[in-house]
Amino acid sequence: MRGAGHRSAAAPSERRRSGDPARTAALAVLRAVDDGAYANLEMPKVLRRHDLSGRDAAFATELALGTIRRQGLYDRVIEVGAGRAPADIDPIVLDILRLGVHQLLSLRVPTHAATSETVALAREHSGAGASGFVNAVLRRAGERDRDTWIADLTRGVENADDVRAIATSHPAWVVSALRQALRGHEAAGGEGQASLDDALDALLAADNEAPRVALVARPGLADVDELVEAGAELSDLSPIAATLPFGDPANIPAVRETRAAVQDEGSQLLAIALAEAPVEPAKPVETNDDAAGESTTPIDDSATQAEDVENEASESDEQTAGASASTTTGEQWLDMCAGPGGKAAVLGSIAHLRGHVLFCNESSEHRTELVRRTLRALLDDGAEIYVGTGDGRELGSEEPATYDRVLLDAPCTGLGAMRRRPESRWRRRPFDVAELATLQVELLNSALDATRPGGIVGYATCSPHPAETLAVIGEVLGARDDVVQEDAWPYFLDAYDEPIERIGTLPSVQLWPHVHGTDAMFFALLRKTR
Ligand SMILES: C[S@@+](CC[C@H](N)C(=O)[O-])C[C@H]1O[C@@H](n2cnc3c(N)ncnc32)[C@H](O)[C@@H]1O
Repeated sequence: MRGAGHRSAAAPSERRRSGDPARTAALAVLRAVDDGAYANLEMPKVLRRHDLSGRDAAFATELALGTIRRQGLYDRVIEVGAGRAPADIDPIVLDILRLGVHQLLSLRVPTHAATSETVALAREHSGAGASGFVNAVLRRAGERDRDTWIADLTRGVENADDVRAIATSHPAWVVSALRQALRGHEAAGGEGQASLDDALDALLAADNEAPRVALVARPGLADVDELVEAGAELSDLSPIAATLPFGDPANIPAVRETRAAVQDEGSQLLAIALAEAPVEPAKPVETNDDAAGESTTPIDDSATQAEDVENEASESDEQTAGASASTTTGEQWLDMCAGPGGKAAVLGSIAHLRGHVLFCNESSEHRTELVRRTLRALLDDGAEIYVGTGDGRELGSEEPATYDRVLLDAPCTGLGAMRRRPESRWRRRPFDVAELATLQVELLNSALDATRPGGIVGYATCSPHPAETLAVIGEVLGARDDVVQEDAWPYFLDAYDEPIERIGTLPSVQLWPHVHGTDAMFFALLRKTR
């Protein structure tokens, strides 16, 4: 009879006939991402489908998301090992190889297990021929550790940022954009700060780390103590956050009931900042009886309000109209690009506590539906929130000078959220920046037109790219004489009510993954003067 020792001497391809569940799940995520899915949305679905939890789920997640993050480096290793370009390898076999290389170079999976399990996956999904090929490539890949591969692959590359791009698995244009961003927001080189090169290295490294799971306790619906009792830890950064060291957030009742949710602390901070910045009192406006006065909806109107709100929201998809449901008693807040509703939920919670009204607009029907789902607990609680679908660029002319506070969390490249959206670095193209900047300027002008004199607009992006942040603000301010930019710093306070440090160049705010542990969120505060 053969003992264990004999079995381990056998070729990996002779051991297992099919992939194990965690690796099979990780492969399913990679395949879905190849077909256009977002990894962070696909991952939980795949884990549920494969009935994975605990350590298996954590391993599958690290395998899939870590592989996607470092895919640029792994493809270079695979090219050497296979003797052909990744584009010439069957896509499913390429994904299997990427998973194998990730285990060999970045995880503490023993070489024999990484190889044999990956070969088994190849046999199951692509047949015996592919499994031999995978075995051969992984043997080459496993001959060196990651640092040695990087040294070999970058030998002769002269430009230091090209070396960084290979070593940290970022497209070269992204490395250069992040360098520009750090420089533009004065996030390096100043007194007591790291050099620009060191800051760039820290930022690129942070992009490759799995972000901590931050939860938000939506004000008035949940509080952080409830999350701590469920296993989370208090956040130092956001007064409404707790971080979850392990476990599935979906198992927390407050999360299941949408009273709490997973949300980056940076997103929480900027929604709070918009809610905290003062608006100037509105000047009395002459209205005729047919205008806002007659169609007002008192804030505390009736117990069946939530139902009414939901009905009204679904009936008025095309209008988003503030004017049609305006109120004279509270402020009117607008979230102009609300999908899927994370910041709207924080804003809506605060507005609800203070007796204000929130209007949520989103251009995509599907994402409008996500906003409604995100806001479910608030709507059930009777919050006066209206949700509709429309192009934010039209709101300024459709509803001029209507809102007291407007959040424009603009569509952007997402270059500041690459930890969370691992595939985005491979999907974005340099020309996206200019296209999005044009849209951002149009949306910001519309947001300002929709804001009443004395009211404020918070312009936010989850990209630090200067073209999407400082340049957008500069272009809009340069073309208008009815807007001023105000200092946003006083509204960025941590969980101890202390000013958050190293937040960019006055008067705007720029958060960073390597400094604050948040996405690289940008926020500028603009006031309508007349
Ligand atoms: C950065 S996301 C907003 C994230 C959201 N604030 C949250 O915290 O969940 C930008 C959103 O703007 C939407 N969008 C894109 N173009 C738009 C437009 N012209 N008008 C309104 N929304 C738009 C996108 O569909 C996307 O949902």
